[in-house]
Amino acid sequence: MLYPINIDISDIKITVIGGGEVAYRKCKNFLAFGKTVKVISKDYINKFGELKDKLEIVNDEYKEEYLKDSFIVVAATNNKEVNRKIGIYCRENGKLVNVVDDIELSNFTVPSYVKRGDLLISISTGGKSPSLSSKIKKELEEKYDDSYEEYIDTLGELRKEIIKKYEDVSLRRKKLKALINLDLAELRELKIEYQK
Ligand SMILES: C[C@@]1(CC(=O)O)c2cc3[nH]c(cc4nc(cc5[nH]c(cc(n2)[C@H]1CCC(=O)O)[C@@](C)(CC(=O)O)[C@@H]5CCC(=O)O)C(CC(=O)O)=C4CCC(=O)O)c(CCC(=O)O)c3CC(=O)O
Ligand SMILES: NC(=O)C1=CN([C@@H]2O[C@H](COP(=O)(O)OP(=O)(O)OC[C@H]3O[C@@H](n4cnc5c(N)ncnc54)[C@H](O)[C@@H]3O)[C@@H](O)[C@H]2O)C=CC1
Repeated sequence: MLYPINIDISDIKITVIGGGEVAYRKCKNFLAFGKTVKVISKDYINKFGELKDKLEIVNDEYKEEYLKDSFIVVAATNNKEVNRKIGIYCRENGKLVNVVDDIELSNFTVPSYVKRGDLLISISTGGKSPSLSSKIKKELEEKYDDSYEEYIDTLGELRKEIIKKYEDVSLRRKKLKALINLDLAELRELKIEYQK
């Protein structure tokens, strides 16, 4: 069973092993969250060229020493034995590891997600169907479109104003709960009211 958790990775060292399609997807994912990573592989698919200035690329095969200072590790080679060695080493050394061909050995997996500013919806099937995760993501992307970025920011700003203004906790909760029944235009108006 997998426990959902949102991690601040800004101070965490991350290493991805492998230079194929899957390693590329995992690297792009970290970059999308503003995080550079170290990548270890002897061969890289051409697409890595686009990312070469953003990543720390090591041209070598996997060696344990490359993981010493990393807390998050992704084992994404096409060699099951190598992936397994990485998984075991990380688990024995208190690291978070995603072994892309072995969910049992992984102590975390990467969910599919929809991100609209600070709204983050993650989808996981416990490894039973990554394709279904991807399909659900596409459905949610339509329902929660780009306008949600401003919607969430405005909710956040109004929440702060309400907490500042109302000391009575039950009234405060009522006001906070009522916010989500307003659309973006109504929230914008309310924000102006509070700023007066
Ligand atoms: C357990 C997990 C571990 C992990 O990697 O974290 C895992 C494992 C495996 N995936 C495999 C195959 C595919 N994976 C994808 C796609 C994604 N896979 C992702 C996550 C996960 N994949 C984790 C569980 C997630 C969950 O619980 O749902 C996503 C969500 C996130 C990401 O990787 O970035 C991303 C969608 C991104 C998006 O669209 O948002 C596609 C479809 C495609 O490429 O379009 C296929 C081919 C079709 C199919 O098989 O369904 C195989 C078989 C390899 C083989 O054939 O041998 C294994 C190994 C195994 O099953 O053992
Ligand atoms: N989790 C997921 O979402 C998915 C997982 N998979 C699994 O992921 C594995 C990798 O898939 P692809 O990236 O498509 O494979 P690929 O064949 O495109 O790339 C494999 C990469 O691993 C590197 N590699 C091999 N041995 C190495 C070593 N000792 N040290 C460092 N790097 C090494 C190779 O140089 C190559 O760059 C597959 O075997 C498959 O089982 C496949 C699809 C999706």
